Amino acid sequence: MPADLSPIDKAKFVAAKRAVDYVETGMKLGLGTGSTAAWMVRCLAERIREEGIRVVGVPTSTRTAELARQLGVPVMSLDEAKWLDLTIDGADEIDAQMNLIKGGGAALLQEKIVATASDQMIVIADAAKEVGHLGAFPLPVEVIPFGWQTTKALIEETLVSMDVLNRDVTLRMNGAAPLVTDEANYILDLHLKRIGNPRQLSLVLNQIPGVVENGLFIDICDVVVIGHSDGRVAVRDINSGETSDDRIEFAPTDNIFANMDD
Ligand SMILES: O=C(CO)[C@H](O)[C@H](O)COP(=O)(O)O
Repeated sequence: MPADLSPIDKAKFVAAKRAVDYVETGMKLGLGTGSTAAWMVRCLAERIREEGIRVVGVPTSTRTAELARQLGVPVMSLDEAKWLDLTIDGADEIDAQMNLIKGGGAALLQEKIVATASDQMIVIADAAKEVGHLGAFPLPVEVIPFGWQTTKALIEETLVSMDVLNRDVTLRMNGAAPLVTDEANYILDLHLKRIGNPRQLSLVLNQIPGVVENGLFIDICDVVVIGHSDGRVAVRDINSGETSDDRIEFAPTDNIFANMDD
């Protein structure tokens, strides 16, 4: 492992490496988006190279599709794959019930469609992503550009009607222009600080015209894999109720870092 890898990247790497152990030959996989998911794609590429496992991935963003192709992970569209065995993705926040906030990387729409079309979703993250309550991380909501300011006002009104105390809503920017998602939409970030009832908020937001999808993932995640910078990995499975802790040793021969171009 290169000496200059940050503690946070070490944590993300070990979570990704453990999650890729769940992959079996012949599987159709959802490939998440973000820095932790990028480690997962690298670990998956290594298993394809070293062990010859045969898998196909459905990427959740153009970024992930590009990385998978560069590393030799076969990809197809969700329409070609139709249904997936397993999705592995990162998250911005994870609560005790394994509800998530996602969309920090602006890919929540494809991520939610792909995860929902999977038999199982594994979330990989560093320990800082585990929270008591969702909401400190701004909740991303994907909206269509047409009338986005009206949609924003409707979201604000809805938050008032739900007695939400902190309700700043900001348009996500990319420099001087609004950030545009892979689906040509905008992202509104809801700065709520604490979300009392994530399930209700998710349902209500998706009723507002102009809202395409929100970043709350409720009852979608099956397994959470939390990595630590010293190599410890904790796994929680919501279906079996099982938890396990172990440690990943870094082999000096690991050539996975050769693929890092960022
Ligand atoms: O939801 C996401 C992208 O839309 C990411 O999974 C989330 O933002 C976590 O990213 P990272 O692994 O870089 O911390």
